[in-house]
Amino acid sequence: MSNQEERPPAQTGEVKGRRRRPLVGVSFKMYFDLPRTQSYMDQSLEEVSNLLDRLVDPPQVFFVPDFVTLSTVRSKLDSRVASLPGGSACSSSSLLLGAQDTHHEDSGAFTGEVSPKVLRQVGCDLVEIGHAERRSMFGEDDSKVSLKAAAICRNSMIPLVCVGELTRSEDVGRVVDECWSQIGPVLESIPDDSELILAYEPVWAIGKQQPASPDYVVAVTTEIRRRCVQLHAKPDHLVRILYGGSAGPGIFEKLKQGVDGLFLGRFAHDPKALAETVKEVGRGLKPQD
Ligand SMILES: O=C(CO)COP(=O)(O)O
Repeated sequence: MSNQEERPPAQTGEVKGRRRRPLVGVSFKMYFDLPRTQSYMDQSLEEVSNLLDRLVDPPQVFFVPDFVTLSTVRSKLDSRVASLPGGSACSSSSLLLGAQDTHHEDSGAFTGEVSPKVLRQVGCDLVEIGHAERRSMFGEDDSKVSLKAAAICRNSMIPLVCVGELTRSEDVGRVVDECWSQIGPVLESIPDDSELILAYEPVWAIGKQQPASPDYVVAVTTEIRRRCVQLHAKPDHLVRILYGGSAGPGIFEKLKQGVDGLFLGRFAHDPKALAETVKEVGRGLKPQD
C-alpha cells in the first residue's frame, strides 16, 4: 500500500469493542542515521513479531522515525506483516508508524514544512505533536498544537499529544492543571469521536537516568483521565495515556494503574529492551510459553 486512497482511516485502538488496547512506542528523535534506522527496524521487527503471538494481551507497537525515513520504515513494517501467516497478532493494526511533527495546513507556501496529508499518504497512522523539545526549542505552543491535532484528525490519523509539567511538584492538582492547559485546547479542537493518545512526559524526567516515580505518575495520569472523561465528556475508550520520560523495561508493572502503555526514547535503542518492554505491556507470555 502506498497512497492514502488505499489506506483505511487509522484506528489504532479497539474503538468498536470500547476497549483501550495497550500501546508501546519509540521515538527515534534525531538519534539515528539512515543505516542505524534500517538495522534498528530489522532487529526490532524480528524481536517484536516473534513475540506478539505469545503475549497475554499483545499491545500495538509504534515507531516514530524522522521524516526522511518514514517511507523506509513503512516498507519494512508492510513487508514484515506480509511475511507472517494470516491471523498473526502481528498485523498491520498492531505495527504502526508515526511522524514526529506536522504542519497544520494540508498544502501551501510553507517552505520546509511537512503536510499532514502527505504524512497520511506515506502511511502514517499517528503524528506526535507538542513534545517538550519542540515546545522549548522550536516554539510549538498550545495553539499550534491544537491546530495540528485538528489537521491530524482531518487527515484520518491519530494525534499523539505530549504533555507534561516543567518542574516536579508534590501538588498533584497543580501538576494536572499545568498539563490540562495543554490538553484542554486539543480536546476542543478535535472531533468528539476522534481517538487521542496523550503521552504524559514530565519535562524534568526526560533524558534522565530514572523515570518519575510510579506513585507520582499514577496520581497525575489518573486525574488527567478523570478530567478528560468527566470534565470534557470524552468517551473513556477514545483516550489512551502513555508515560514517557526515561522509560524502559521494568517500569510498566508499577504504572499500569494509570497508563495504557509507554512512550520510549533512549532506553529502547536496544531492540531487545524494546521487546522486553513490549512483553511487559502485553502482560507477559501466555502460560504455555
Ligand atoms: O522524550 C521521550 C519520548 O518522547 C523520552 O525520551 P527518553 O526516554 O530518552 O528520556
